[in-house]
Amino acid sequence: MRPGEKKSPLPALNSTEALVIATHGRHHYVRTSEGRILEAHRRGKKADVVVGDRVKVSIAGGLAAIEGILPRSSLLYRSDKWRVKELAANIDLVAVVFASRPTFNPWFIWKALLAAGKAGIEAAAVRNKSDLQEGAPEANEALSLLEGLGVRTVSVSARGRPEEARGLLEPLLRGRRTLLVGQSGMGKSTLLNLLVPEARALTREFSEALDLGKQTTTAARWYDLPGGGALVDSPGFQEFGLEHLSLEDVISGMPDIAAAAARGCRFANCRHLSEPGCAVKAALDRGEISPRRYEFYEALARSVLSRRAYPS
Ligand SMILES: Nc1nc2c(ncn2[C@@H]2O[C@H](COP(=O)(O)OP(=O)(O)OP(=O)(O)O)[C@@H](O)[C@H]2O)c(=O)[nH]1
Ligand SMILES: [Zn+2]
Repeated sequence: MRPGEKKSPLPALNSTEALVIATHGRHHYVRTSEGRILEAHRRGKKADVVVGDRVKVSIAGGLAAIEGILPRSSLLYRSDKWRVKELAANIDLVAVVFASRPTFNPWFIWKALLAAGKAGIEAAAVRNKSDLQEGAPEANEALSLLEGLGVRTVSVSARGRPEEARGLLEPLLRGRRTLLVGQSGMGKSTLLNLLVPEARALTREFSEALDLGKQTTTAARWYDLPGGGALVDSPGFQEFGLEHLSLEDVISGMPDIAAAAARGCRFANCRHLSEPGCAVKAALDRGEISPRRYEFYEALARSVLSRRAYPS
């Protein structure tokens, strides 16, 4: 798969199959191949079903039992020191939303890119609130850095110029299953409501059905896009734990570091930290790598190395 190339659509569901369109803890909602929406429980009380999963179901008394999970085309997850948490399945684009205010954290964006890369999913960056002057230079700089890394970017004002935003986003999202991620306040819900007109009503319906009360943002949900494809909103992605990445994953997920490393360091097993004759450090000294990107690399690399029982 080359970046920009769209994956072929998943095969249609047959009569005993369904799509998981909402999850909240162990509560699930599925949509059957005929379009019925049903509450569903996982057989055997397993906690392995995530939004976007295509599942085998048996239906009795208006309730669905999830018997099994169909093979996934992708699986995104995060991990911390204690556990791995699967968050969304069958996604083919991760769209990271950021804005100048509230202040965004570039590490959040870069971690999202690494998590997507590890899962073999393409990533794009959506810079929102382009109408704001405050913090605009930093947001523009972040955007051009991302473009330099080969990431597809779009700059919009979801609230200020909604029609233009829709026009810019639709070609990127059409026909794709996109996971929206972003720090709080960047405008994810505004974008979702702009692109999926009935999102507000659906969200309310789910939270009533799941009895979520005010904590609507704790459930992961799937929304069909009017022009084909879907948007997935998952609050679980507020923090990207990357404990499942190896040093090789970190390097290969950072095109700027990987390109410099490919020129060859003095030591074949160079970790690009403090070894002499390091091509990455040389590129940093020449100003070819952003110091902030190197700082990010260094922090991740040190965290990977500190978890190894026997550093090599
Ligand atoms: N100026 C400006 N404000 C915007 C824009 N888009 C969204 N906002 C505002 O930013 C605030 C946060 O937007 P939300 O859509 O709720 O952000 P969110 O990312 O869903 O935030 P959480 O619900 O905390 O995850 C709201 O007050 C929006 O009206 C924009 O393009 N320009
Ligand atoms: Zn090196």
